[in-house]
Amino acid sequence: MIIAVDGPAASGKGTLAAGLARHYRLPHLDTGLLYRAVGLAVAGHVDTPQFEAAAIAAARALDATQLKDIDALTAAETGVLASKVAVIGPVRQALFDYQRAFATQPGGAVLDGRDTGTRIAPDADAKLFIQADSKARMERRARQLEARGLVVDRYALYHQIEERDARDMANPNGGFYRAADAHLLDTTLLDIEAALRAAIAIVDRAVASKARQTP
Ligand SMILES: Nc1ncnc2c1ncn2[C@@H]1O[C@H](COP(=O)(O)OP(=O)(O)OP(=O)(O)O)[C@@H](O)[C@H]1O
Ligand SMILES: Nc1ccn([C@@H]2O[C@H](COP(=O)(O)O)[C@@H](O)[C@H]2O)c(=O)n1
Repeated sequence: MIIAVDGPAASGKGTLAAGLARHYRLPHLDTGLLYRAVGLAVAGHVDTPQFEAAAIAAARALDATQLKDIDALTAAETGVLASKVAVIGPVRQALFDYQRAFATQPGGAVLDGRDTGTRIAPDADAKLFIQADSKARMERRARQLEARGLVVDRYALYHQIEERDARDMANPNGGFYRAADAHLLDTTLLDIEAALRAAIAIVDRAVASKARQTP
């Protein structure tokens, strides 16, 4: 079974994807980490003429050891770098094969990201699009960063999230929209447990409905 979980920044898609992976005993890939690792690798080239070529080379050379420094990868600034490399077509192409292989491994997988239901696994058995309003997303991200001992400027963080969403939505190479067959789950008013219960119910229904349609 393939489950694709899409949605904007800090909507909670990673948390839900990890919960679904535990529930269904499937491996999980946070696809944003790949873009974040490429962004980190080329941080020194931002705003230089070498940026694009360096990002393409970094995406082609990416290996699993670069996905380990979770604090650096999940920093807010790394999210901004990730969204800058994510607009480069050959970067997306270089990361596609890794994600597609993960999605189609025997036994299935859960993937979360911006384009998993639209581009990486359009054939997923269940697709969720996680939404939450911008203020709730900012507050969740702020608490996540504060839990690490960081001082957060909520006003700046709110604008950073909005800016990243805008860049992602305008990405011509993206696919950052809700797939026609994705189930919308708005978690603005749901805590993590309630959101996970709702997500499991959606997946169970999607899988049962697919089984009924399969002769
Ligand atoms: N329903 C929820 N209620 C409250 N907090 C939540 C909820 N879902 C997730 N969170 C918290 O919000 C923060 C962001 O969640 P998460 O990392 O899952 O989002 P994301 O969409 O994967 O973010 P991004 O892709 O931008 O990294 C985490 O600290 C998580 O524990
Ligand atoms: N499938 C994906 C996943 C991510 N991106 C880009 O990376 C940025 C960071 O992603 P997070 O999910 O970790 O917040 C995101 O803003 C996108 O620009 C992507 O393009 N495709």
